Amino acid sequence: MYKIGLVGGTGYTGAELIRLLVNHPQVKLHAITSRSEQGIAVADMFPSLRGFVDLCFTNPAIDTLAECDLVFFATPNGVAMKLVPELLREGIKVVDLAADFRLRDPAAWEQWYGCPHACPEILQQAVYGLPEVNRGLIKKAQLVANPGCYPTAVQLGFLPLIEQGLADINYLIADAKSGVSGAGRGAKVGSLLCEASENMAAYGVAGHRHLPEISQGLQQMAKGQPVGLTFVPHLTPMIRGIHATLYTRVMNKQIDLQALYEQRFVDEPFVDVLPQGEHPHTRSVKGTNTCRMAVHRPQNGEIVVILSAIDNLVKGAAGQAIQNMNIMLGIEEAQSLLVPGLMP
Ligand SMILES: NC(=O)C1=CN([C@@H]2O[C@H](COP(=O)(O)OP(=O)(O)OC[C@H]3O[C@@H](n4cnc5c(N)ncnc54)[C@H](OP(=O)(O)O)[C@@H]3O)[C@@H](O)[C@H]2O)C=CC1
Ligand SMILES: CC(=O)N[C@@H](CCC(=O)OP(=O)(O)O)C(=O)O
Repeated sequence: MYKIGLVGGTGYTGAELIRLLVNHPQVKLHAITSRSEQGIAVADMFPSLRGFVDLCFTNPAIDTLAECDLVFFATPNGVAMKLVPELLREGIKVVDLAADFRLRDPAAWEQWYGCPHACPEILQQAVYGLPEVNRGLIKKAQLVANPGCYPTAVQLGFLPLIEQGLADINYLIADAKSGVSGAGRGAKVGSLLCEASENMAAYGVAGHRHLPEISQGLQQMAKGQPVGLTFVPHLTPMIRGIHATLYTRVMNKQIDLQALYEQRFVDEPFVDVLPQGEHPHTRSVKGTNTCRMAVHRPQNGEIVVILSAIDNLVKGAAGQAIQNMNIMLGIEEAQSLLVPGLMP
């Protein structure tokens, strides 16, 4: 049994990690931290976990975390980078659900996150945890940077086209919609029922911090060529889910896009390409680690439209983090993650 630590167990992604880990046969939660709820039983805070977890929240102390084989950070941006170097020195594996290790360039981190990086020397050893692209590197990694929710939906959607040099990479558009849980569990005016329900709005059009992360990933798929991406996130009145509508020009009009997408993902346990002409619903991936997508070419023209739907808390966060953990620990990749969606 591998011992697992979780820093940030009271947030939405932390709670989702616990939900998915309690029935995992090869790992055991050893420590779940919260600074504000120390001493409180995890199952008292989340009654849905009664009978599954008998731990109490503890302070995020290095000595307890250092007893673990692998530690998840489900903390706000900028927290993990202060604790991770010491854990790595102790030989512990780490999966960070925040953005601390996603951007390879420390100057880009400072520009988008507004503070200097605390351990720029570690950025190069971090592996970006998108298994469909970096599986081999994740297997050998000690530190994995779990992708953001929007970046997961957008990168997977563009992957087959860009990888094959079939997209006009100067003209990539990602119009993405998120549920409110994407903003975390902390109290915020924008997350209030009266503010977030029956309302929809774009935000961050001038520049969202996921823009450099997505661009970095797409550039890697394009074998280092810079890409021109327009990314527009929206907040929608749902609790969970991301729906990304992606547009680009296809460079070869003869290509069978449906076959391209099906073949690229045929061996991927968590990418489901729908039959031609269908549309993925966020409801169909709720509670699952699946990215469900469809590829369309309206009127057989040169513009391709890819639809990509995930659950922001699962494939967009906790589920993908566990997928990465399984790969890092040599456990079957889909262990404890192959579940059908919640209906309704
Ligand atoms: N929500 C989503 O859909 C997604 C979120 N993410 C990322 O995952 C991370 C967690 O997100 P989410 O669960 O939504 O966040 P929440 O705000 O819901 O929870 C944050 C957790 O971190 C703990 N925490 C806060 N500050 C510190 C600190 N300084 N030291 C230690 N623990 C701290 C909090 O507990 P306490 O304060 O009691 O210690 C709490 O348990 C974020 O970086 C987020 O950007 C990534 C993809 C999707
Ligand atoms: C709806 C909403 O507010 N979503 C968040 C993104 C959540 C996420 O994935 O953020 P990290 O990159 O920090 O991990 C946002 O736009 O800031």
